[in-house]
Amino acid sequence: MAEKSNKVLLQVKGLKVAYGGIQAVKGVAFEVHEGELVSLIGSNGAGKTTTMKAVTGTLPFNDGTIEYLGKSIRGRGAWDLVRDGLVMVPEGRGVFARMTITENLQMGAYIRTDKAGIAADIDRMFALFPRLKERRDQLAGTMSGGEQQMLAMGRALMSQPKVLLLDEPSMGLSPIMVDKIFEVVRDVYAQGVTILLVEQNASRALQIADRGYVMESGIITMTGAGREMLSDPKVRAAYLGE
Ligand SMILES: Nc1ncnc2c1ncn2[C@@H]1O[C@H](COP(=O)(O)OP(=O)(O)OP(=O)(O)O)[C@@H](O)[C@H]1O
Repeated sequence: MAEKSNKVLLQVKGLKVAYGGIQAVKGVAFEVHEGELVSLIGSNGAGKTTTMKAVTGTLPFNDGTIEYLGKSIRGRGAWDLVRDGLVMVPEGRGVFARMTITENLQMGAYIRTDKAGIAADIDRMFALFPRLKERRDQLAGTMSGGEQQMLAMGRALMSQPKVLLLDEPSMGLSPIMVDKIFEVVRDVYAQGVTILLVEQNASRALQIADRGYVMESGIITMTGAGREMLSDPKVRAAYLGE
């Protein structure tokens, strides 16, 4: 599939990240264009989460460049990038367990001051995630893993992201919940949000992606259109169990 737009929102070149003496990311390059859904797949320990942390300003990087909206993110904190629309839903979700669903959604809008807009967006989240609406006054910590994933996505969307980074949203969920989460990712994408999706579920992630990247042992080893990669024998052998 052709790139959605010529406007590059996120550009990573020669990225290297180390933990102490161990190089986890060894020179990674990728880009995300406006309106695209890009999937980054790869097995355990490939360096996907490390890459996401560097991109969102939560982990320092040793070498390379990361540009968001045409400007280097080096030295910028994670909050500053969130304010500029670069928002991650981390692996493990991180909802505020002792707050209700509605309160969690309100927290997601903490950078905004438009009260009417925030209320309208909470309604929009309830339309997107009817399950959250049903349980709006329930404490987030008492919800199932899939419900918490929905809440984490809803909370991130409340900040009106330009680029939404999702780190393994399907991890640990039942097959039905995985279906639901991928459906929601598609809906959010259809609404025009640019998405970078990190997944071990390669088949599902490539099915919905405009483009994909495969990461192995800290480097990008393959890239292409999502559906073409799905039918690539090398991808099928390594990631789809064939
Ligand atoms: N805080 C840390 N300290 C030391 N090593 C780390 C740390 N976090 C990750 N690593 C190592 O860096 C490498 C890449 O890990 P990372 O979490 O980025 O992989 P991943 O592709 O996201 O894997 P997974 O799909 O299992 O989450 C792994 O070898 C991991 O053990």
